[in-house]
Amino acid sequence: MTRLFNEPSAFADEMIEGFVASHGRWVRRVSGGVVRNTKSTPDTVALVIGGGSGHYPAFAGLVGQGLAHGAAMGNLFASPSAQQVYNVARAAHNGTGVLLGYGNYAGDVLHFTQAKEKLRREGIDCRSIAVTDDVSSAPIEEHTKRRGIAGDLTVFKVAAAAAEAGYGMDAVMEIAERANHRTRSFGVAFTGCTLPGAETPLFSVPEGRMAVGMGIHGEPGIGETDIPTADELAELLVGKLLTEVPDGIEAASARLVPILNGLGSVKYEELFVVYRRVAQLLAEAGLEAVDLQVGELVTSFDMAGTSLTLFWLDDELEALWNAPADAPAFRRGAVTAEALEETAGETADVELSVPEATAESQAGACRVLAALGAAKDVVDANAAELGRIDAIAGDGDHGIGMERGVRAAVQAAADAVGRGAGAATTLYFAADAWADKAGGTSGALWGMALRAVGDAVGDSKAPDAGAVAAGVAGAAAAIMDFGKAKVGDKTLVDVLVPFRDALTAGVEGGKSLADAWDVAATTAQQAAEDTANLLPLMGRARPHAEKSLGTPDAGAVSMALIVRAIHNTLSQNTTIKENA
Ligand SMILES: Nc1ncnc2c1ncn2[C@@H]1O[C@H](COP(=O)(O)OP(=O)(O)O)[C@@H](O)[C@H]1O
Ligand SMILES: O=C(COP(=O)(O)O)[C@@H](O)CO
Repeated sequence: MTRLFNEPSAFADEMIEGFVASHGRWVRRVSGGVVRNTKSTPDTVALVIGGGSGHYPAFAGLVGQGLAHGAAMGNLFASPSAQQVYNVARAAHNGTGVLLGYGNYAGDVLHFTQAKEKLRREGIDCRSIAVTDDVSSAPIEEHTKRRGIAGDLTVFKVAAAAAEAGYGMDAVMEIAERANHRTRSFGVAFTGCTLPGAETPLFSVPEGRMAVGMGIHGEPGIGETDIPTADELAELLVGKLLTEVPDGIEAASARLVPILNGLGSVKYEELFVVYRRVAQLLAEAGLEAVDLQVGELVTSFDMAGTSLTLFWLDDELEALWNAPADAPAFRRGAVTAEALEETAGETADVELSVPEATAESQAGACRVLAALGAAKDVVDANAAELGRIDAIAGDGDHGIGMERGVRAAVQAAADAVGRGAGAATTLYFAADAWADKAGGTSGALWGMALRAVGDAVGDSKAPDAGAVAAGVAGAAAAIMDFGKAKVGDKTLVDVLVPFRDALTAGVEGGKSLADAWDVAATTAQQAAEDTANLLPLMGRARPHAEKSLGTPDAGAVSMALIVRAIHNTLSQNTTIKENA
């Protein structure tokens, strides 16, 4: 239970404020997260890490000399937006490129990739590493689908040390990839975590039982057993990880860093009891534990759980792991850091410009605003239910994320309309605001969708049925190209594609936009319901496929609700006054 909070939706922002206030020796706040408040060695690669909040000390607690240069900090359990990552990377850039490091979650991948592309377009050498240490989240043959948990630390630590030692970007990248390949984790949990303001935990484990194969977002485990003794738990964790020795390692004589991580409410002394047996087992296997870590390194709010990570060393990785570092939550050796005097490089939010538009397109912009207003109302009314559906096999944040996104989109669109924007510009404002404020997978995808519709309708003509249908087709193409989901993967694509097809067919058959949309919205509704019969193949829900059978996909449901709500605005005569 998280007991201490004010307004739940303000929790992440207020947490960041308090963290910066209490750790000013190491970090300062920038738009999107934090960067070092100390002078970095000039002309070294900057490591920018990040992810959702709720995992302290990941990620901001790892910012400091010898470790990360900055951290992009998303909302609770939701990836930071591409804009946040971009802003932090710009502020952290130290002259020779930026390596972005994050756990392999759909939202993180989408947003960090978008930020990477934007930085590259600006001439910054930007690369990325998605950590994939959790052995329970996919079989070894599909290791690129695995998620990142406590192994984030080893990958970030050695990459940062390589950067500090003056390695070039290619060499830092190679170190990060090697460390990721040599890091494996496995976790368990006894109780779920409860997000601020929520009345029930994201999941529950029956009294006396233990969920096996836990992630760090309260995702349900992949198995369940009776709670073992501390020694038996150590045997389970070590036994599992010793079946997963990375290729190319002679396990009988290897050196490794073991990390016994507490996920929130399993405290240090319990962990020491477990570690006692972990140490014995590693020694019995002929392994040499080097610089072990027992403590809270990547958490999941108040979840009662623990994970074991084994980081299999070679000489170079060992030297980098042992290099000095001084971050709020990870210190070793002696580090001399000079305080930063100037704040050059910080990216302030800039006001977007509004290009000229025709009166027809301005009228279209009012329709866009009305449509977004209807989307906001329907999301607000269904947020709790969307969260409930998402919690069944995901992380329960879909309702909150959609609310944050659509509210920001309406505000940005109202601002654009008030400044005389055309339909495309209004959609662009809304797209950026949605992606930025929602974060998460759906934030990135909805931002893309609105932008594609904007591209099709332009700022010079009234958005007609053909342009809108082309925009929806563009949105589907962009989302599938970027997110790689296909029809049948149990995502919002399962609604978007039949919606697109029905809308296009209606418009090409001579129907008005409102009539064609009406039919397409009904198709979308049915398609969303039909996702209940599918097994998820993408996103957070994938490792819990069977749990999601019988429940529709949260993103598919919200999309169907929104397109139905928009229909009601299509035949109305809308003015700015009514909707702003
Ligand atoms: N690769 C993908 N392509 C399209 N949609 C996706 C993809 N991955 C996930 N989704 C959609 O995103 C929805 C979850 O959105 P959100 O709650 O923001 O996710 P998360 O918290 O997992 O980042 C899912 O229900 C699904 O419809
Ligand atoms: O949840 C996180 C990001 O992943 P999403 O896919 O946006 O849910 C985050 O907590 C880990 O970085």
